[in-house]
Amino acid sequence: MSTPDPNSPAHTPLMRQFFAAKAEHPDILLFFRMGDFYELFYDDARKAARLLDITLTQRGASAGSPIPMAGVPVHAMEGYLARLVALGESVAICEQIGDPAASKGLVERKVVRIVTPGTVTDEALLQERRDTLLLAVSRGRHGYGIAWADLAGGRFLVSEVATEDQLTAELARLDPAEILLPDEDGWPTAVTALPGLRRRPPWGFDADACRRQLLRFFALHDLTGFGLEDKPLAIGAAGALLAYVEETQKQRLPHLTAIAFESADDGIAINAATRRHLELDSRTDGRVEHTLLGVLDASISPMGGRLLRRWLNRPLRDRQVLGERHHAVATFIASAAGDELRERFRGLGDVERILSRVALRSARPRDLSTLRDGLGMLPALRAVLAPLDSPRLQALAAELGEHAGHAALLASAIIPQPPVLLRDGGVIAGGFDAELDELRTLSTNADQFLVDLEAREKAATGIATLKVGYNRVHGYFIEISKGQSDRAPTHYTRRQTLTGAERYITEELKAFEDKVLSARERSLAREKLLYEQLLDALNEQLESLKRCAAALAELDVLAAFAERAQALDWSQPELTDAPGLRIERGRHPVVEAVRSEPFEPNDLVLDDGRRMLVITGPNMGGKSTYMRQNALIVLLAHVGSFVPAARAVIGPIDRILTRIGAGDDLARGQSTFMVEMAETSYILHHATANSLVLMDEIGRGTSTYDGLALAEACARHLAHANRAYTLFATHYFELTALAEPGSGIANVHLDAIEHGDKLVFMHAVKDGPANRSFGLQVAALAGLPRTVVEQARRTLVELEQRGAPHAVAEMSPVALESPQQFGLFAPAPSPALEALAAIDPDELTPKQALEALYRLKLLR
Ligand SMILES: Nc1ncnc2c1ncn2[C@@H]1O[C@H](COP(=O)(O)OP(=O)(O)OP(=O)(O)O)[C@@H](O)[C@H]1O
Repeated sequence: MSTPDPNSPAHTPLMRQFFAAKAEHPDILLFFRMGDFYELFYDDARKAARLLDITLTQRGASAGSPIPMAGVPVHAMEGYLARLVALGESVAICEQIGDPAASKGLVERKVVRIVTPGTVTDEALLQERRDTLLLAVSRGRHGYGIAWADLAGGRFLVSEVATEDQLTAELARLDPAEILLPDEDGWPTAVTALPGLRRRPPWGFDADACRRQLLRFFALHDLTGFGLEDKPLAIGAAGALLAYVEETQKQRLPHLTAIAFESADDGIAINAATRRHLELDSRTDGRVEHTLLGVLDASISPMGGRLLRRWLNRPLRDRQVLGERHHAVATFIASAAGDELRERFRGLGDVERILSRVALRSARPRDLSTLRDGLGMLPALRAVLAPLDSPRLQALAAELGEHAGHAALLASAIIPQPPVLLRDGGVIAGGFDAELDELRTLSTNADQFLVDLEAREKAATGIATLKVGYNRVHGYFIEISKGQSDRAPTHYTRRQTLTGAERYITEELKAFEDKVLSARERSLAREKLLYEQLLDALNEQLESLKRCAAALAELDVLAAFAERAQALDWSQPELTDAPGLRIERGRHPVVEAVRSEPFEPNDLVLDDGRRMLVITGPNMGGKSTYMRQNALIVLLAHVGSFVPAARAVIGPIDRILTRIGAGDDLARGQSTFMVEMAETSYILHHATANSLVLMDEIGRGTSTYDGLALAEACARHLAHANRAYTLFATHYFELTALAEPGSGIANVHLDAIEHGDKLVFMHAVKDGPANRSFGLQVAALAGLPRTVVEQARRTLVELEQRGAPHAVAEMSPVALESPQQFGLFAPAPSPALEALAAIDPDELTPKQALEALYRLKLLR
């Protein structure tokens, strides 16, 4: 059943109205308000029924065919929106604009806002401890422009990168909820496969038009203030992003006050694969527990949590900034001020996002009471910080600012615990506004006023039967029986004559009536006005309030670092200009946290004369753990955190690059070996003498000899061409021969000892190569059937007797130096190889080639 022709005049007026709204938003779901429901029709209804598991029904017929329909109740809309947005869907909300009771015929309807995954700002639609980002990418001859905005946090940033790899690295780092791309061909699948992708007209990314757009939005004459004048790609991305935000939000966005340019060179480069391998904030299987973030994030406020995640994903290279962070953490530890701040932060709330809602004028009463409590905390926070001898902490104390005026304003304006919604009033405190107080008094004290008035008038006129009453049509009146009516004072004006009585009104009563009848509505309207004025007052100082929120978040993170350092026995790293890495008694932060037994600490020394460690040892020995712990220690130091080591002295590092198996990209249609080689190739092309490289068992994805040959060649390239600091774990013992004096390569190994049937892993990294592999013992430990292990043992003995593959000791260093000597690794001539040598591929048809392949397999 397809959607009928929307232009058909045969549609009902309601459906014509629906089609008109739908025509403006053809690609997204339309929530069409009908009384207490948002209804979806036709394809939207089918899609929503599937995504939300709601019933698909029919609503009569239009243009001769039934209308598929699904609906969600208005009061439950947020939950449904949250689910749709999490699935990457956008929704246009079409509201009833006119008053259904007052309008004749069809109520007017209009799309009032568009909810998209990357632009949501409602608390209910956001994740507390992670940014929700909208991102746009522009493309030019010299690279890409990237712009991203966090509307809920009021941040807007741009950068430019030269290559596709850098682009994918940035996308992996920022992990946006929604991505805007020019609707053109030629985008790599690494980009087009991402969720939340939205194609936009290519002209929307035009640098000149976008520049004008930015100037208009920020009311500027040029973009030099933002450092963007010579960055057309960044301008194109930022302009396209802004146009989309304006189009969907349909309101002013005063909280986007500036664009910050983020230079890729300021951070330690971490490509997408490395980010995955190191499991910084999510694991390869998508779970978030047992990640570095899981161990590190002890921040209290949601904004602290978000900042910490941002920092962790972008380790910096600026040693001045990092040194100040380390010093601040050390100061917190030494003074216990960190703990005191953390205690106070428990009542802090999400000031950053509240301020965005203040700017967007969607802040709710409880946002304002939370903000009030947060601002009220500032003097105490500053007092805690005042005596501390740390440049960063002093700078943050200054950034917090005073905000005494706003704190006092909110304290006097908002009741201690306001209701969730402003709608029913009761938010503004008594004593804040005389007019509101009077209105409230009027509506609550109306009865008493009437009793008092009646008594007064009785006394004044001496008419005992006089009474004050109210009637819907005529309003308030003073009633006097017919017999007494000639005694009515002259200032009584007759309002109504009944059979036995006369009804009057006085000026006082009329004034009272005017006030009372509308007192409730007017008191509500007054509250709304006062509330708007409060928002105005806060918005006047939005910039400094935002700086205050940012300072609170950073204090929270630094105090969290101090807490972690103390709780986990981490130490302050030293970042130096002298090249090299020296880590004493380093530990893996996540493995240590997960293990119940003690973790064995290990040292690492890399310097100019010792650039590569070839790491050998049994499976399960701890090779991967050792390599990763060193990368994580380096990374933590560049985030500003202390590190899990007794001492860490770290020279300049520009990149961390890893090639670690598992979690391969089968989903993207690449074989394990292809992925391994692609990642290795990236590393060989990008590693510099300041890069830290982890290579875990390179070559294991292919046949032994190919693998060994490749591993050897890669190791040699890394050591001699890249000259990177490299940790190279391998099961190819042949590679231990690389560690010749003067080669810059050293051997280290991990060990295990056999205790009867048991294997005990020592986990200690020692100098020199390992002497055996324990592969079969580990397999037996893993529960491989005994018969299989026995068979393997027999085969092993056979292989060892045949002498293949050659033992390391047999390889001369000369042989290793010259690639053409690689035949040394070759096995004894085999019938298959001989047959292969006899084949001339150019002479074969595809069918013959296939047959030859089958024959070769038989000869193997
Ligand atoms: N230094 C250590 N102290 C204590 N336990 C450790 C240590 N290093 C590793 N382990 C434990 O040993 C397990 C295996 O470590 P890891 O995966 O690093 O071994 P591996 O040598 O890389 O193994 P494979 O060659 O099979 O990949 C870890 O999960 C951890 O529990």
